[in-house]
Amino acid sequence: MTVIEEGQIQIHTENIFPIIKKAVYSDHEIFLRELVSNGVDAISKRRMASIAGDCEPNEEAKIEINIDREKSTITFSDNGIGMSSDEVKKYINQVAFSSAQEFLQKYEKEQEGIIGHFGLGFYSSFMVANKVEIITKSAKEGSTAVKWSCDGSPNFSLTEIEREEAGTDIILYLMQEEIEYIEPARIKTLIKKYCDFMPVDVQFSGESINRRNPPWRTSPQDMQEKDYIELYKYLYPFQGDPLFWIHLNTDYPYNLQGILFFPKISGRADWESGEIKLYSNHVFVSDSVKDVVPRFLLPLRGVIDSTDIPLNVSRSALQSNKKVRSISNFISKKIADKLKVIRNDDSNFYCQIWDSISPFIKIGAMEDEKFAEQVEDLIIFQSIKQERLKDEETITNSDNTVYTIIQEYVNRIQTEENKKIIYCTDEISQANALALWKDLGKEIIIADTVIDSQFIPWIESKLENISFQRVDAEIDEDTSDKSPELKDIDGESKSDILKELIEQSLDNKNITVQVKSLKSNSDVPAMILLPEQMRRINDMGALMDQKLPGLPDNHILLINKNHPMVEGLSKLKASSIIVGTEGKSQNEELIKQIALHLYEMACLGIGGLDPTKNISFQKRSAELVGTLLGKIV
Ligand SMILES: Nc1ncnc2c1ncn2[C@@H]1O[C@H](COP(=O)(O)OP(=O)(O)OP(=O)(O)O)[C@@H](O)[C@H]1O
Repeated sequence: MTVIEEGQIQIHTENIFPIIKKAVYSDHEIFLRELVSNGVDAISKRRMASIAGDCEPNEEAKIEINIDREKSTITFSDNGIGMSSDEVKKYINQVAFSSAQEFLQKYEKEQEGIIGHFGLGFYSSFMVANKVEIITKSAKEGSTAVKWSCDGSPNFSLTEIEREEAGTDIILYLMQEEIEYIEPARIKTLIKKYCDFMPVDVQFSGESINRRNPPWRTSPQDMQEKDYIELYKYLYPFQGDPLFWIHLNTDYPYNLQGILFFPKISGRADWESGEIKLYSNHVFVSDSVKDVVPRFLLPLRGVIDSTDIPLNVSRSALQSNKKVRSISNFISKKIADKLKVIRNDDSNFYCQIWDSISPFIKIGAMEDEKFAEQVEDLIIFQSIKQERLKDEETITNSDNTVYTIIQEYVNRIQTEENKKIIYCTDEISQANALALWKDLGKEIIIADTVIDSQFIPWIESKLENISFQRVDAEIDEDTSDKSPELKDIDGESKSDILKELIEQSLDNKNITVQVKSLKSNSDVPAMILLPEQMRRINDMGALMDQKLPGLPDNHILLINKNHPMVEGLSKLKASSIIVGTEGKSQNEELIKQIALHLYEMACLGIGGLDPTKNISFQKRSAELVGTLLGKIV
């Protein structure tokens, strides 16, 4: 193979310059963040250099922003290290050349956070300005000041100029279409947004705007509860108090500081982009930490500040990598640890906050196996049982509500033949079925959060030989009286007759009629049962359509043979048939109406009557009472 030529790729400044100006950063407003960050870096560098005796320290470090409406200029002034003409040539005239690396190597001992490192930020000023001037004087002794000027073409001029103090002024001549940035309110908002926690005083027209001192950089030992709450309210006004928080502070294997708050979740939580604010070296970077924290923690709030999160040139977009993944694992672990502490130290408080935190934990466990192991003993369910459970197996909060973890429930049913965990997802619509299990002395857990429709099958898949059954799925042998029934001369029992007559009255093949004598809870004449697997499929379908699950077409109508109303119905059937004027038995019609009434009452009990059925139910009830009263009179 003949090598024709080897060499260096050429870049034509005229072509690449517009790309750097416009395309590297997506959002024009970030020019302010970049220029203030450069000022902060210059001030940090002056501090480091002065400690090493290489220059005079500044009196009082500050960055000032001023506007001149007539000239349409914004000026950023800092009293940092400044630049000599050689440094301007080196770091400004050479695009993508940052001094950060060199500087930190030189002052290795005093190394501290330098924001810039790509050598591009300054050029973001050309997104809003058609001309930029730099007036700068190096803080090193004997330096002369220089003025650099560029009109947005690749041509610049560099001249000597008079200037007393060391430091830098960057003057932006705003383009007509970017004139909004001259408005004081706009500038102040941008300072608050990007520079609020920067370590240097940022002033606009002489007024200090930023808050500085980020509390997450303070040692947790020096922070009090009120400091955390104050920060939360500052970052998220009008949101009430947080439930609790974790203070993240680590240097190894990556540098990360932050405070994450568990908010009181009311209504819909933000599971999409989240509200945690991402900072890099005190500089606000993004409102979305989607790629840094695991999805299940997105509804958390607070701040993550890390120089080790690899941001691309525009800072806002993250490059997902191994480090980010391990940061994400670190955060999950810290949260699990904090929850363990609360669970052990203040179980009453743990029970109180459980409703708010359970969606995070359940989703987290389903999505992340490692997290699932960490929170295994932290997932609790309210437990209902007539007889008091042992204290060491449960947690009881101050209002005597008992909670259990699933493993303890499993341990308690080990000796039972049918190892079933009975659960209830709605204490109102499942009240009758729930009462039946309660009367039997069975332990029932309450799984009434939206996520439970997915979480219950998930835990079930993790347990061996244990199944979950909703209270209204089926009525066990234990709940009904199995004493043999007397049959009539045709060999039919009372149950068979009732079943037949109700089936005929309902005339709906999707409804399976079961007749049983319930041992307890004889207040209920009929109940709707939804077999477990069929109901789960129905629930999943509703979830996918983002609807609330309705009554599935196929369901069971359980008739309680012991109930006086059902007994009355049997008697009515057995009584002599009186044929009315239309040649139809009056009682036959009445039986049909009572059977339908029984069914609709059962539907009403589970909240399953749609508006039309609800009206016809009321109409039928009134008619029925009227007919029956008519019979008495
Ligand atoms: N206000 C300033 N005072 C002193 N030096 C400055 C100032 N602004 C820029 N510089 C010098 O110019 C260099 C290039 O600045 P630029 O903003 O383009 O990149 P950076 O800050 O190094 O990196 P990044 O692109 O990540 O912001 C800086 O490294 C610094 O040496």
